[in-house]
Amino acid sequence: MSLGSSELILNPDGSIYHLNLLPDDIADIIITVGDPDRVHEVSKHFDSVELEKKKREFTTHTGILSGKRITVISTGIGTDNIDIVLNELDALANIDFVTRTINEKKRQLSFIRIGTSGSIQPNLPVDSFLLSSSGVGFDGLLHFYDSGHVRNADLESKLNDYLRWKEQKIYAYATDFDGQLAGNFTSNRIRFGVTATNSGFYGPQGRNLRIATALPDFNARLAGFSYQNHQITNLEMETAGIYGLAKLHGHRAISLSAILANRATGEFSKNGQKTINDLIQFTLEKIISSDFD
Ligand SMILES: O=P(O)(O)O[C@H]1O[C@H](CO)[C@@H](O)[C@H]1O
Ligand SMILES: O=c1cc[nH]c(=O)[nH]1
Repeated sequence: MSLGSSELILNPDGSIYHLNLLPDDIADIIITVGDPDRVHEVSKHFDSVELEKKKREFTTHTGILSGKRITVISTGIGTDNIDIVLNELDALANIDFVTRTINEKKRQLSFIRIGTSGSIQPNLPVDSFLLSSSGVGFDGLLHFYDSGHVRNADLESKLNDYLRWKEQKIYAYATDFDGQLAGNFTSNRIRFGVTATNSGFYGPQGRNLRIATALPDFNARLAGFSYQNHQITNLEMETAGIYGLAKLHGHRAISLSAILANRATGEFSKNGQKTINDLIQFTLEKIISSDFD
């Protein structure tokens, strides 16, 4: 079946609608970052850069690092953008743009997010690195997809039973990292944790500047939950959506965070840029020394 022009939307030059990319523009290893300026902070370490494209908040560089072809792309903020980025990257990998049909032979992408995040545990300090073993999404994205088979039903039901936030119409979904991909990124610098992905930075992360939040104990309730000895460690805005959409499309994903805020102690990093740059270097070194490509 051929995909119609309102569903698979291509620009006049044949590129995909929002990302402005052609199928050959992307590598199988894809680093996602939120901030468009962070794309250059990653690609400046490449030995060569073959492609630089940009549209809206989506900046893409593709190049070679130690013989491995890598794409780095900015997603902007939030899982509304993750929906666009993951669907369009999968289309670039697995749909024939000429016949508008799905390729028989599928290409599997490896997504590695390098993001920033706020800790909700006093013992997860600012400037530390975290790898999310699961994401719990409060943003609703996965509820729009037939996604039960890729979600972590046990974590999801235990968390929702514990929170009892149904009255607020808040029902979390849970998704997991790719354990095999994560195996390439272990180190004594890395903490593992469950990451809460929220639909905003202020109210949805329990911040209140001038307007009251509906759930005043939001972060403390999340921090008090534990599942198989794992706590909810940190808050950000993309991971649970990336994990869910990657799995639904048959791709692999992990999410690494530089912890910039500690909401439990009220601290914010004084060396945020250095911590992000250190996480970028750590990630690239792990990609170089791992056996996937
Ligand atoms: O630094 P990035 O990757 O954008 O990640 C975090 O920072 C943004 C909020 O400041 C959100 O996107 C959040 O997930
Ligand atoms: O507190 C924080 C810090 C970075 N990013 C977030 O989403 N929250």
